[in-house]
Amino acid sequence: MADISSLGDLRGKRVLVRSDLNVPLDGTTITDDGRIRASVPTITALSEAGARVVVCAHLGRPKGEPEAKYSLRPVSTRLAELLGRPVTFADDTVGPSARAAVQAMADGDVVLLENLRFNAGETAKADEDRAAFADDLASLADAFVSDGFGVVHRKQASVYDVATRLPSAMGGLVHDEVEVLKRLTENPERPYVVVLGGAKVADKLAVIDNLMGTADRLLIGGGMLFTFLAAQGHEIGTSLFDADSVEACKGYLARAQESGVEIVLPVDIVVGKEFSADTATDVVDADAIPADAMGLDIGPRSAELYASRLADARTVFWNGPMGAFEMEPFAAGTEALARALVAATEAGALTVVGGGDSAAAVRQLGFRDEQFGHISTGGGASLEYLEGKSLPGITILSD
Ligand SMILES: Nc1ncnc2c1ncn2[C@@H]1O[C@H](COP(=O)(O)OP(=O)(O)OP(=O)(O)O)[C@@H](O)[C@H]1O
Ligand SMILES: O=C(O)[C@H](O)COP(=O)(O)O
Repeated sequence: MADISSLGDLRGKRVLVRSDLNVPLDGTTITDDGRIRASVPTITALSEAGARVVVCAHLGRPKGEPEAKYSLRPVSTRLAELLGRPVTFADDTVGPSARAAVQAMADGDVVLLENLRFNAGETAKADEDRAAFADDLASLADAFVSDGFGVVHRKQASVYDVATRLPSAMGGLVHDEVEVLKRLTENPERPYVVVLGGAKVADKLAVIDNLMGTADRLLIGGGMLFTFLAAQGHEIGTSLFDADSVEACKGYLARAQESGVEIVLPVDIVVGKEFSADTATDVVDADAIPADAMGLDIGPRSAELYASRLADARTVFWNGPMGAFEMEPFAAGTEALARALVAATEAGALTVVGGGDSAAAVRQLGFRDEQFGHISTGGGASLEYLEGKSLPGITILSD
């Protein structure tokens, strides 16, 4: 697949780079800058080659119009610090501010555009509804570099459509991520264990179907576990839950039994009255969640069970925290899981942690990147890659 060198001499060329700068924020404070760090090498390489680097990215899931809490401005400040050079922040994505900023660029300069998702055209489902925004974005540049691995599974204007409008290349981050994930899809050493958690419940439940064809064991935690408990007929109180996926979960449980894939669910749950660090907590059996309680972490017996199911693994992929780890009372399950993964790595297994929040979780809990085989910047993207799905942001580069 074409890398940056395929774009020829970049001096004076305006290059639009799609990065994934979707970092966790506490107000305007970045709580984990891993994705920004991962984006630095490609931006630096382009800038050093004399390109005028126009970086575009999203933050969170705003609904097609500006929302102050999703502004990329704090990211711009951190990006400049990490690059060691100024970054001009445009207050809009393709409007007057963006145009003026790009117009004023000298060779090697870096501009960051405001959140792509402040424009409805970025995420519109129908191709024709993304076209005008894609045209506007493409008009800011002479070439396009796709470097946001975390979004390559999205058929969105900045990921997919711009590549049909400009000479395009794959950035080093996307290339490197794919090389690691290939090792998980091409004949992984067994047992191959996939651990799933997190909050994007509907997105992630959908991947289980395909993972059952490749993984030997699936350990389920985080927000998605409650849809499984509901499928087993248990009370789940006010826990996160995807009603539309209950039937699918029943099907997964039945299929797992037939096919010999092990689906491991928690045996105990840490519950709170509400989604808050100060709420009163309790540990209850997984089939005895009170109707007025919310499940916010896997319990200590479950953490032990999951560690035991990871002990003999030769390949592990983990996406999604086991609980609401940002709040101290609900971090123990994720911490125990991370410890089990470190042990598996030390025992020689290939371990990959995927996802913005999962990576943030392990770092926030004091683990170092080197303690795992690989920390991927993509959550949903890496899962869809493992499922064997074709990823729009990658296939469009080879067309
Ligand atoms: N039981 C739970 N109830 C509510 N939220 C939960 C629960 N368990 C985990 N979470 C939340 O899940 C979030 C992370 O989920 P997400 O699916 O976004 O992970 P990710 O795949 O690592 O990230 P990304 O999709 O950004 O790459 C965390 O903010 C955490 O608080
Ligand atoms: O956080 C992620 O996984 C990526 O940045 C993609 O975000 P999305 O799931 O909102 O498209």
